[in-house]
Amino acid sequence: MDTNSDGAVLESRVEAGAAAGAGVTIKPGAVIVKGATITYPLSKTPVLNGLSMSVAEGTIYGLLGASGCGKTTLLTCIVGRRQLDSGSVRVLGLTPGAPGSGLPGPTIGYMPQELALHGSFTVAETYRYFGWISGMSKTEVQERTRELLRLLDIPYPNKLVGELSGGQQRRVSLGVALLAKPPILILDEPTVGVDPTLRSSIWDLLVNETKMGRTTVIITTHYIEEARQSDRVGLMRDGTLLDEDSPESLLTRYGAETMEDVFLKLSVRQQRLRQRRAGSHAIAMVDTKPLDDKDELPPPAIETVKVVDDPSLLKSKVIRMKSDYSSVAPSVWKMVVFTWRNKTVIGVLGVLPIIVSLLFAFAVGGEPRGLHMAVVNEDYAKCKTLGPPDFPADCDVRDPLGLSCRYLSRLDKHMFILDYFNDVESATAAVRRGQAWGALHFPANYSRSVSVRRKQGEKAPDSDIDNSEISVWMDMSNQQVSDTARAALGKTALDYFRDVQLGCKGNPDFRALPMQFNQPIYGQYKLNFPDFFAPAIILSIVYNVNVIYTMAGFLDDKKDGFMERSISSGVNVLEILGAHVVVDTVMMIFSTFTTLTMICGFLGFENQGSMWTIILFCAINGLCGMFQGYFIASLFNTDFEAVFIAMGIYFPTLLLSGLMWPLEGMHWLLRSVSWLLPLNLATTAIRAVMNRGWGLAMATVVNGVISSILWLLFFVAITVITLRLKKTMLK
Ligand SMILES: Nc1ncnc2c1ncn2[C@@H]1O[C@H](COP(=O)(O)OP(=O)(O)OP(=O)(O)O)[C@@H](O)[C@H]1O
Repeated sequence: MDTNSDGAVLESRVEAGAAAGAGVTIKPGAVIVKGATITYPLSKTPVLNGLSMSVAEGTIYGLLGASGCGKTTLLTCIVGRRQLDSGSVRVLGLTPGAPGSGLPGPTIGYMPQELALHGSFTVAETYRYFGWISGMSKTEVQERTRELLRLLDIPYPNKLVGELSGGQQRRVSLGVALLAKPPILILDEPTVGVDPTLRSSIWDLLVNETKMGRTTVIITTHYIEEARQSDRVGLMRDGTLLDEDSPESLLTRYGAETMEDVFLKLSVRQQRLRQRRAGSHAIAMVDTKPLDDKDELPPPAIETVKVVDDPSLLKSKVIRMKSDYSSVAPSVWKMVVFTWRNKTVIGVLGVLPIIVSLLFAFAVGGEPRGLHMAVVNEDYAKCKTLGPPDFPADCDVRDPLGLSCRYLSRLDKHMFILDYFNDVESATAAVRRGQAWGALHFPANYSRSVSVRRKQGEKAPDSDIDNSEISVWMDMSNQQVSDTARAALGKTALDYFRDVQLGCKGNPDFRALPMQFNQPIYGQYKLNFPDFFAPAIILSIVYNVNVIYTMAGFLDDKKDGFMERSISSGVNVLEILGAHVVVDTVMMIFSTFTTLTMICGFLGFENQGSMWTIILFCAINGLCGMFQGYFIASLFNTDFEAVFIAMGIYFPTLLLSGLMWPLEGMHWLLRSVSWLLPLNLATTAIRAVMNRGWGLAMATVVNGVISSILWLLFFVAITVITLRLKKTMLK
């Protein structure tokens, strides 16, 4: 007996009617729901509140109710996509989801409310895919497709679903439900948005399907009157079934002319009963047409059909998947078709690494060029026109002239543009106005003072020591530019001094800087930011391109309930994930190959290590990126949420993984935790491979491999756990 009071009244009436009635036909229930209760998380009231219903085999059951009363929720429980909090559902005698129930799977043909088709499949491909995952052979699918196209009046088997009209798309969707000739059809508003002629032909089709007693249909509809063609109608409100009976009997018992009236009367009665129980005198929301009979029950149903929960009487059989049947092959085929149809995406995937590599090579890390320097040369006025004069034959007899000019001529012509000024004030003013990055001043008698300093060393008078210095005022507002310029000016000073020593036959190794920098152990002294950055760029491209690609692909598969429908048709969510991994791995290899060819081949960035070690890092981190994408897509349903989360992960990873700036320059607190990030140890390791030529014998490289593998395992685990927990990623 139903525990819900509204429902209890109804059940007792059915039993009474059945007991009283002679000539009652006993029919086995194909779908039996008892006391179904379900409350969504965060919701205070149950969506299904002890609902019971029974659907006789070989009949059409019209489930009617206002929007939001819980019809779809009930249907998802019947198809095995959602579990009840309490109560039971039995389909052909078995609980959905139980082993051997064929649910989710081919026992039920389910047409969800949303389209749940993929726009980049043709109609024929759509049927091929759903037929294949239902275990149909290719020939069976072809024959059935021909039949359905005729029945549903779909003239374009080779047109993309996305290019069909709304009504045509809904017919294709109905065809998917009918495809494998399931014993049970569950159709959630199949006639919505369909014109009256077509609506009537859909009903004709359903009546025909059930006529032979081989198919049972549960259908929801907003067009209450069309449900008169059902064998039995269930009227639902606020998660309970108000009444269920044949349409004729309902109309007679409630003295109504239309099904709408019946529904209205039942709604008013339910509302009043509740108010009476709560002692409230508030006006009922639906109380537009008061009942004449003071809420008395209508006469009991004269049952001509009694639905019994006895599976042994059923003619229909559960359709079970063969135990060795796997949906990986159709899922992979589907992914290949999706990917192939999305040629723009393939193009972007191929071109993106090339564009990023080229931009990186030509836009990042190059030496700044064309830096204006304001020069005041009081030492040698002819410098600008004549260039530096030759050294005298003997510097002990005659001092060399125009040493300032010798210094200026050694400055890198690409890096510096020299603008001459008459005095220091106007030169520094040019720096202040942003017209030059620095000002250089050579005092009068500069060359002579340099000679005095050379010859007399520490005995040189203070005035000559002061006069032998080049004064520099820099704009240090841009660290990269200013530091590079400063380093270039300093290095030129050292080289120039050596040049003066040579010209005057002095000791060229007499240096201003008492320090000897030997041949570097790794790398080169020439400032080379791109070589520092290149390994990080490779990992970053391989990782992030795959995050975005797989995330978008998985979300696309989930779009409009397509993945949900695949799962309802019997595909395991892990088989879907497996198919994505297979196809996306090919794309990952493609993008990795392009990236490495560009950076290490075409653009010729330094690689001292083994290419195989680099490929190993790219493969593990590419897979890691792929699974991060699947994880985000399995958590969220909309592109909007997923893109924001992906961005939220991308920026901290970029800043904290040592991709852009050495970890040694990071705040100690961040540095102590940043090694936990996915790309951190991997970046350090691949940098050691490329810039130092280290291999797997070195701890830094091994740590990078271990960290990448652990991150990969972590993302695989949380993706699988999320998919299993969410199971079907219901909305
Ligand atoms: N995933 C969910 N989480 C929380 N509440 C939900 C969820 N899905 C549905 N609901 C709520 O449960 C109630 C019943 O929804 P359901 O989709 O079953 O109604 P319905 O009768 O099919 O409506 P319609 O005819 O408009 O499709 C609604 O109030 C809805 O907001």
